[in-house]
Amino acid sequence: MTQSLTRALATLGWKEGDPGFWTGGERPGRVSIMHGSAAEVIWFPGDEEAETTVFELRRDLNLRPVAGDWVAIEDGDLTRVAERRTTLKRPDPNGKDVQVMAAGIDTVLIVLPVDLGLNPKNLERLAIMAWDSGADPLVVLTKADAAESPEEAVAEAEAAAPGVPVLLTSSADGRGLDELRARMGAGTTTTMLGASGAGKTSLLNALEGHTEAVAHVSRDGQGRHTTTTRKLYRLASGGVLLDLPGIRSLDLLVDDEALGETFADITALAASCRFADCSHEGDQGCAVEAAVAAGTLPERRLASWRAIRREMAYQARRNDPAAMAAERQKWKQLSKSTRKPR
Ligand SMILES: Nc1nc2c(ncn2[C@@H]2O[C@H](COP(=O)(O)OP(=O)(O)OP(=O)(O)O)[C@@H](O)[C@H]2O)c(=O)[nH]1
Ligand SMILES: [Zn+2]
Repeated sequence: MTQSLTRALATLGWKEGDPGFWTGGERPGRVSIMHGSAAEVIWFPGDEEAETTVFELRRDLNLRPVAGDWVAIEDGDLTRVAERRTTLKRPDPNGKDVQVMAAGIDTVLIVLPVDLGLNPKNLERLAIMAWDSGADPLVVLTKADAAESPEEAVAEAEAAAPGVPVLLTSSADGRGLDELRARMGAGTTTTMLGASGAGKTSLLNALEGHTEAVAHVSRDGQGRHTTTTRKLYRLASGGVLLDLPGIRSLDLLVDDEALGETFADITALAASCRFADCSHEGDQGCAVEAAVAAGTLPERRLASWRAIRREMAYQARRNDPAAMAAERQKWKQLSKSTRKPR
């Protein structure tokens, strides 16, 4: 690879030392946004000038590309999607499949407003989604200028997501933005998770020093502005930001490992439970419940953990017809036994 191509690719989030996935006559590029069955790609026909082209997808493509995917272009065609390092996903609306929303992300910003106080439940759920993607989560608290007690919000965030760095920011007075820029340098790809109104667009504008909206906005049914397109921004700090639409449904699609990482405090306590498969719900010798009783673990933490466990179990069943059938059978048995005459 030539030096100028290495430099050019770095502006798309390419890291020096990453293996090249394109060969021979292929040229490298990155998907900035999908338009139905077409991919908008920023790519390098030569070694320096980037070009943006919309490619219709070939039927024999190895993978259906998503925003953030690295792709190879050859003879005016998108010919290959590179292997993915990280994938941000959620359950498909049909409940059966996984929908990959974006790929190749290094850092997931969990964007939460603190003007009205922190919502730790949202933080826990978004943190699980972030861990599950394979990327590193970073909590970005927004609207610190309008918060009554921003330090309290930081402490609450640190308690809700142990081991995840927490950054206090304000797009209005600029605090925290330099630290955030420092984490979004050349060779990094970042995305933001957060509800509509969390302050994502304002944050991006403030980071880039714009005053007008950089994201495409449109109005939803209530006349509010919502970000509706996915875009790949090349930041002044050198990195890339993939702007995904607000995560409105906080549906989970995660594994036990991601849950364990988000609830590191409970995971550590669980090692001392008498039974390895302790459900921390009235089991004998449960160290987690003992910690709640002793006041060393907030009760709300265990309640969140249980709620997320239940939802994971529900989604696992929904995606698995055999488990669904077994569950129905169990209920049938149960209703039979209660109807048994004495
Ligand atoms: N006081 C204060 N208000 C802010 C700050 N950042 C954003 N806001 C306000 O919060 C509201 C929502 O901000 P947006 O940046 O549009 O939120 P968003 O997350 O991009 O929302 P969607 O585009 O719907 O996903 C706007 O009215 C902003 O003016 C901040 O740092 N301080
Ligand atoms: Zn236990």
